[in-house]
Amino acid sequence: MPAAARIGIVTVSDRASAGIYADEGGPAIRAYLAKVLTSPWEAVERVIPDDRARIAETLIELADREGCCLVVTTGGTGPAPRDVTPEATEDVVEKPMPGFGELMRQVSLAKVPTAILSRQTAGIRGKTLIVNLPGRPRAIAECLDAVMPAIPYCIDLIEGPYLETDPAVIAAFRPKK
Ligand SMILES: Nc1ncnc2c1ncn2[C@@H]1O[C@H](COP(=O)(O)OP(=O)(O)OP(=O)(O)O)[C@@H](O)[C@H]1O
Ligand SMILES: Nc1nc2c(c(=O)[nH]1)N[C@H]1C(S)=C(S)[C@@H](COP(=O)(O)O)O[C@H]1N2
Repeated sequence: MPAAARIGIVTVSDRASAGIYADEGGPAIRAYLAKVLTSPWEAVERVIPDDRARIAETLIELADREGCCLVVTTGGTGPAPRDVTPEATEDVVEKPMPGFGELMRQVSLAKVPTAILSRQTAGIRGKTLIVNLPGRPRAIAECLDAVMPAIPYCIDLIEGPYLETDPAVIAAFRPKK
């Protein structure tokens, strides 16, 4: 049995982190991954305010110390003054992966005209892929359905664990060698 892959789930929300409303985003990401992944994994969860330094520190902690192969964030990707998740992500990644944001905005546009307001991005820090999702809980499946097929192979390429998915839910695409 391979060691469980560790996956970071970071809710970036002033109000959820202050307990003003219950966090729905983190649990929605966890439920999504539980439905999709068939190989062993465990979640490392954080709920933090929209603070650039705090977000960057959390991403570094999950990547470097907690050993997460994937970190998914939700919230703080829009144009409001406190929305700084993409900036914090760019602060900590070595390789930006702009295709993730491009694809997620494209599929989201079929759902909401305000999809273009999300500056969501992604990137690689060491052996960790970091992916931003918008804050609205319904955006989570809308976005992950689009990028999930490419995530296991991306993690192979950064020498992370071999993630397997249920093909009836999401078929992971790995090009033939
Ligand atoms: N973690 C969450 N749980 C439940 N609902 C959320 C969450 N994050 C965002 N939302 C909902 O989606 C909307 C847009 O999310 P956004 O990230 O822009 O939050 P916001 O308006 O900046 O406020 P906050 O940072 O306090 O969540 C929020 O106004 C809220 O209704
Ligand atoms: N798939 C999807 N993408 C979406 C949305 C959504 O409901 N579904 N909401 C949009 C809206 S209204 C905003 S303001 C931006 C930024 O959201 P955030 O600041 O909560 O991250 O994401 C956009 N992207």
